[in-house]
Amino acid sequence: MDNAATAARTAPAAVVVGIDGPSGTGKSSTSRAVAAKLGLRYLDTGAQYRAITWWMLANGIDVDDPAAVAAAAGKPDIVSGTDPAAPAITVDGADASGPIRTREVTAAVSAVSAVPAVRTRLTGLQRSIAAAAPVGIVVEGRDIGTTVLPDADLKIFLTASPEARAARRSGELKGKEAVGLAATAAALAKRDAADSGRSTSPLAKAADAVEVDTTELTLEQVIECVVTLIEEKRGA
Ligand SMILES: Nc1ncnc2c1ncn2[C@@H]1O[C@H](COP(=O)(O)OP(=O)(O)OP(=O)(O)O)[C@@H](O)[C@H]1O
Ligand SMILES: Nc1ccn([C@@H]2O[C@H](COP(=O)(O)O)[C@@H](O)[C@H]2O)c(=O)n1
Repeated sequence: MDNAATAARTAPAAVVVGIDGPSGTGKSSTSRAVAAKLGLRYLDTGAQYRAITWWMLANGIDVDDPAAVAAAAGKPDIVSGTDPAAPAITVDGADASGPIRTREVTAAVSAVSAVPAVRTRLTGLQRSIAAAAPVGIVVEGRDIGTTVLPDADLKIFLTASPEARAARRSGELKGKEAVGLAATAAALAKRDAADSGRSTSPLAKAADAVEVDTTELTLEQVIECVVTLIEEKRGA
């Protein structure tokens, strides 16, 4: 048997995994860790929606005007890295990983991501990134299982109680800015309502997704659970 044939027999099959769920359920932390453990690529689609939102704000586009957002949707050049050890995102060649996490962007992102022209653009980008990952990829977002990758090998929908999600986010913000638990919970609920209520590919669980309630699980337990689901799928 030649080397290529041996490699084909021993390398694990490429696997495409979609992880969706509301804010603060642990999608990013889990997806990154799982991809790193299994040697897969990783794509944070939320970062792409944040990047286009940041560009709109920086360029004076009224994010509450869907026609203005749609007209500008094709302009920024958004490039996402897929290394789980160092997720990267650039807009027009500049590192955007810091600016996309501001409160201003978080407050505006649901309005921008509800515009169909924005979704069409980013869905195309996400599909081409996934198709270019021969080893397989973990893609996380809100509509991966329902719209972006409906043929994914495995779809997971993470949930957690609103209280657990708010507590996780408050813990994250401690020391950075004084945001109380109630305000954090209200902001999460507002964003989830907007993301679930939009007409184009809303946040939703795909019919064939495995739901994992992370409320009572540590992050390590969630990671282990997802790794097991992927290994089962690969073995099937
Ligand atoms: N099972 C868990 N137990 C405790 N903390 C967790 C758990 N999962 C994630 N976290 C923590 O909760 C915070 C939010 O997690 P993460 O950013 O992964 O969520 P997310 O679903 O990607 O959120 P968003 O959609 O808003 O980006 C992080 O600080 C993370 O370390
Ligand atoms: N597939 C996706 C992913 C994200 N969004 C929108 O982006 C926002 C930010 O996402 P984070 O995961 O970084 O918090 C999110 O609230 C959605 O509005 C999306 O629409 N589809």
